[in-house]
Amino acid sequence: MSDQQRPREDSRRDAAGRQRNRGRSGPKQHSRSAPSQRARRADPARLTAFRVLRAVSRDDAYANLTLPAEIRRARLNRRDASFATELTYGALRAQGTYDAIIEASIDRRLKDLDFPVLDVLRLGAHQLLSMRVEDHAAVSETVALVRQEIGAGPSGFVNAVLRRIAEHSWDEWVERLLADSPQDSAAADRALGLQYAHPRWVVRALRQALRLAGRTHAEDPSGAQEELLQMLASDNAAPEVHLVGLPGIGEQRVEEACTAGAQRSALVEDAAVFRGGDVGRLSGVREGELRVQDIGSQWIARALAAAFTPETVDPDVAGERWLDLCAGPGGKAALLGALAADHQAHLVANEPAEHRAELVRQALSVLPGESYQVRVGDGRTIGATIGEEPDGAAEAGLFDRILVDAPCTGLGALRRRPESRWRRSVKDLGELTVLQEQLLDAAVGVLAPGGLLAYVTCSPHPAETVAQVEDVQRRHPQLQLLDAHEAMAAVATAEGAELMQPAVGSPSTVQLWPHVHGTDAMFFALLYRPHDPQPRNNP
Ligand SMILES: C[S@@+](CC[C@H](N)C(=O)[O-])C[C@H]1O[C@@H](n2cnc3c(N)ncnc32)[C@H](O)[C@@H]1O
Repeated sequence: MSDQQRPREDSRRDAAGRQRNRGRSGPKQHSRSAPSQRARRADPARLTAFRVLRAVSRDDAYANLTLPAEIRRARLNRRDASFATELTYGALRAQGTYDAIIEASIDRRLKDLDFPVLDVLRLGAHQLLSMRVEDHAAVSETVALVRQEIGAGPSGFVNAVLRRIAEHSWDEWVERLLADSPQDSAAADRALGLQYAHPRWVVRALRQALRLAGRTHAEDPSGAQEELLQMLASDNAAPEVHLVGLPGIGEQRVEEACTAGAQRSALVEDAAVFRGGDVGRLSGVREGELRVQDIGSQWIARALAAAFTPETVDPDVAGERWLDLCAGPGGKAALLGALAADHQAHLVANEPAEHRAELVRQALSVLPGESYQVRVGDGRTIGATIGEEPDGAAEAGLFDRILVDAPCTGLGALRRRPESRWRRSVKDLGELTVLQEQLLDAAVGVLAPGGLLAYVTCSPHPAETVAQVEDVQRRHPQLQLLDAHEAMAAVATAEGAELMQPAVGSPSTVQLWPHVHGTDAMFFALLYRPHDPQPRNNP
């Protein structure tokens, strides 16, 4: 990875990435243990990273959920926590490239390694190739970790492999790996995949998505390549933390956050960007009136709530029934629900998984109880059951505004979930696109005449985005595709609306990009169901 992408080493760690002045209580700063014993004790930050990697590969855990718990368990200070975070996230993000490097450094197949040994090698490789940790420290500290956590047996092997890895830089390794791979039609994607640590199918999908969104043009191959490189690099950078003050409840908490170091967002109203570390220290966040939410999600929820239909003469949404079909864990539902409550509309938030429905309930708990309902059920069968449910708001069984924030590959949020790019496969894509199709059909089935349907994914993959929209229009020819850029621009600030200008040749759907909008790569399409034509009276 490039120097710019490397983390700044923390000042209380020496150039070896080893904690300085640990145990400040004594007058001298020397450890009382002998060097050999010291070397056997694992550094707590590295141990924390190792525990997270183990949970990810052994239990399919999510690093972004496991890491904070492990940091608390190890009682790491802020600097050690940031070292552990960079080590964990970096090793997971670049896992595919590190695995290729490790495999080229051993005399057996990667799959023949024990998982704990492989995880520790990934951590060592990241320190050696992408962090400002001196080689000898990266090796000795990683070997100490092996001794403590795995046993003395593999420590010699790990030591030897890490020394081999240390013989070359990241760029040199990539060059060596590419020299050994076939020069076929996939060579360009393979090269980018190794250099930017993305699976090849994801590189291919992003290239195609950028082109379909009108961001790159066949006649400008160097511009297209540059745009793709920026997109790939943005997946390897930590996202900014965006905040929103829930409408009617928490707008004033944005100002409060700004006095605590946040900066008001230039892109959307009642929102802020927070670069001050732990958002949990903001009282508005603790009390649920201020939410952490990507600007892209904010734009989308606000755009659906405020969108005009071609037949709208009165933009008043009072009395409307809204549905969030795939609501868990409730991020967009909270903003939609607050907007609904603020404008006397009603929201049904549907989620099939009970534990995620519980998160939706928590997310909505600051809203007036009569303004929403949380429903546990499969969105695909909502049409068959909703009309029979003993609920006033949904009694007609039809909704005026529906959000289908569909389950997807999540390829637009790779920067948030470091391990996810290596977990997903083209096979998942096949299953997810069928589910997306069924959810869209179910949503169309409960869309009131004159109603609006927002189809959203946190993925730019064309099969999950533009292809789904084309297909649903083919299956339901009465649907009209509205200009989603216009709907988004209407709820953005002037600066945000400027960013929303559709690229030349792009469709009426919106594709957001981290390297352009600073948001996740979310997709947003707005569909409209016209009123049924009045039956003609026979003369
Ligand atoms: C992309 S997430 C939604 C994120 C949510 N809108 C938010 O902003 O927090 C997709 C959700 O769809 C749910 N889901 C999966 N299968 C579903 C189905 N058959 N019907 C409805 N929702 C489903 C998942 O459990 C997941 O919570």
